Amino acid sequence: MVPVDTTMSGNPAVVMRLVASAYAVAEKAGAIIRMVLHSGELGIVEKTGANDLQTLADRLVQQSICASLSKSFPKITIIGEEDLPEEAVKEDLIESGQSEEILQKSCPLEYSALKEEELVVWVDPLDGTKEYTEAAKCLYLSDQLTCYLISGLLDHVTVLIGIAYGGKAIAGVINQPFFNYQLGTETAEMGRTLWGMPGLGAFGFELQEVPDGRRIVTTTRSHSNKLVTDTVDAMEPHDVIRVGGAGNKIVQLVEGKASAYVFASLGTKKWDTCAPEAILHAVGGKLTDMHGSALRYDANVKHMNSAGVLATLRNHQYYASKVPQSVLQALKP
Ligand SMILES: Nc1ncnc2c1ncn2[C@@H]1O[C@H](COP(=O)(O)O)[C@@H](O)[C@H]1OP(=O)(O)O
Ligand SMILES: [Mg+2]
Ligand SMILES: [Mg+2]
Ligand SMILES: [Mg+2]
Repeated sequence: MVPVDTTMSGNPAVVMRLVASAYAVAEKAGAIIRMVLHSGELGIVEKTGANDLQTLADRLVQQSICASLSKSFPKITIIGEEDLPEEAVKEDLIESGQSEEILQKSCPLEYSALKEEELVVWVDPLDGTKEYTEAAKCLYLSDQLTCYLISGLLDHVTVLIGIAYGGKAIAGVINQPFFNYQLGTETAEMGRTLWGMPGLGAFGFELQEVPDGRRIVTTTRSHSNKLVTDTVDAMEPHDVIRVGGAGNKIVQLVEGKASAYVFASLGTKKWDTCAPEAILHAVGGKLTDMHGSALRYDANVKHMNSAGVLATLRNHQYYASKVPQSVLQALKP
C-alpha cells in the first residue's frame, strides 16, 4: 500500500487539482475534435510530409488545453506538439471546470507537496491525426454505414495530457472522443476519459489482460518500415494489430486487446508517451525505449523518442529480450 495524505482531501494537492482540470479540459478537447469532424472543414496542413499532418482540430485543441491550464496554473511548464503563432485564445475555448471525482481522491504522499513550478505538462492535442483525416475523408465520400464498417479509424484518435515531475510521468489523462460512436449518440454517450496516477490507480476503464501465453503485438499502421516489421516478427507474435495513435495502443494494452506495443523507429515524441506511460504504470505496466531504458520527461529533454517505444502490461522482459541486435544498434536514444 502506498501511503496517502488524507489531510489534503478537502484541500487537494496542486497535482490533484491539475489532474482534475486536465480531465475537464480533455473532455472539452474531445468535443472540439467531434465538432471539427462534423463541420467537414478539417483545414489540413502538411508539416514534414504526408504522414505528418495538422488539422484545425489539432490547432484549436492545443490552444484550448494550453490556455485553460495556464490560466488556472500560471507557473507550470506546458509543452504541446503543435507550433502555433502566439495569439489570444478565444474565450469559448477556455475550460475552467474540474472533475469532482478527482478532487475527492487523496494524493499519494510522495506527490502531495509538489509545487506548480516543478510540474511539466506534455500535451498531444490530437493523437492519431493521420487516421482522423482518413476517417473524415471516408465520412464525406461514402455513405455513413459503409464508412463506419470500413473505418474503425475514429477509435484511434485520442487527446493526451501527461504530467511529469522530476523527469517521470506521474499522471496521465486520455480522452477518446469517438468511443462508442458505432452505437450512435442516442443509445450511448460518445467519448470517454481515462486517467491514472502510479500509486493511486487508473480509472475510466476496466482493466483486462490478454489470456496467459498469448502474444498479441500492436504497432503502427501509418509509420512503418522494415526495421519496424522485423522487430514485430522477432517477438514471435500469435497476432499483430496495426492501428494508429500511441494513446490508442496503450488503451489496447490495458483493455486486454494487445499484450505489447512495439515500435522500433523514431517518430513518437514525449507528448505521445507521457500520459499513456503514467496510466500504464498505474496498473503495473511498463513503457521504455527498445533498449528497455526509461524515457525522461524533464522540460528541457529532447522531444523525439529516438530509440522507439516498447510498452507492455506484463512480461516486459520477454519482449525486450527479443529485440534484434541490429535494431539496438540502429536506434540510439
Ligand atoms: N514519422 C512520424 N511523424 C510524425 N508523427 C509520428 C511519426 N511516427 C509516429 N508519430 C506520432 O506518434 C503517434 C503514434 O504513431 P503510429 O500512429 O504510427 O503508431 C502518431 O499518431 C503520431 O502522433 P500524432 O498523430 O499526434 O501526430
Ligand atoms: Mg502530429
Ligand atoms: Mg501523437
Ligand atoms: Mg498529435
